[in-house]
Amino acid sequence: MLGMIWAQTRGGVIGAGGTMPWHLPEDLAHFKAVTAGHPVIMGRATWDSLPPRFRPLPGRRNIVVTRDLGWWADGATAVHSTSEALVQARSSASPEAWVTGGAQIYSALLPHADLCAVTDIDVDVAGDTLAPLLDAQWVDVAPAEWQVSARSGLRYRFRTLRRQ
Ligand SMILES: Nc1nc(N)c2c(n1)CN(C(=O)COc1ccccc1N1CCC(C(=O)O)CC1)C2
Repeated sequence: MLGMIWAQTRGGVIGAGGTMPWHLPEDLAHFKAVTAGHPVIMGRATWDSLPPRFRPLPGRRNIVVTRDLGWWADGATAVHSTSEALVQARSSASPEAWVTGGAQIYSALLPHADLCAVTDIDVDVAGDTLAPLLDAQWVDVAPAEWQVSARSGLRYRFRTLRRQ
């Protein structure tokens, strides 16, 4: 099973200048719970966007896609195509793997994805990076209730979508 996980604003923004212009601890806990114990596939820019103390993401095989054949980082498995990333993910013990960004990697792997875990944040933020557009074959597996973050006051909800 290949999943893709991201957090987006009302306008589908997932990033602005290489980071996410909000701080929603409940989403970070959700991200950690969903991906814990599974390989994660991310682009090099997303790797760079992780706070250094969280790199590599603990307890997960960190597969990093980069065109730079010389790129290397402690705790990362460097691969040079999304196809190679899938091969590495499938060679791990876990039956599922999660794509954690960014936009180019989501787009390249969307055709292979079985599940999308989308956090909707009820905020409008200008950003330069958008979430992949899910067409009508993607349907919510269950109703997602809006919640209000105790810490940030932001309204958010956790959605899970499958291809029909
Ligand atoms: N829904 C959804 N989808 C995504 N793809 C991602 C997210 N939310 C959030 N993301 C981030 O990079 C942002 O994270 C962080 C940002 C600032 C401080 C800590 C963190 N994190 C704390 C928990 C760490 C862990 O998981 O151990 C990871 C880093 C990717």
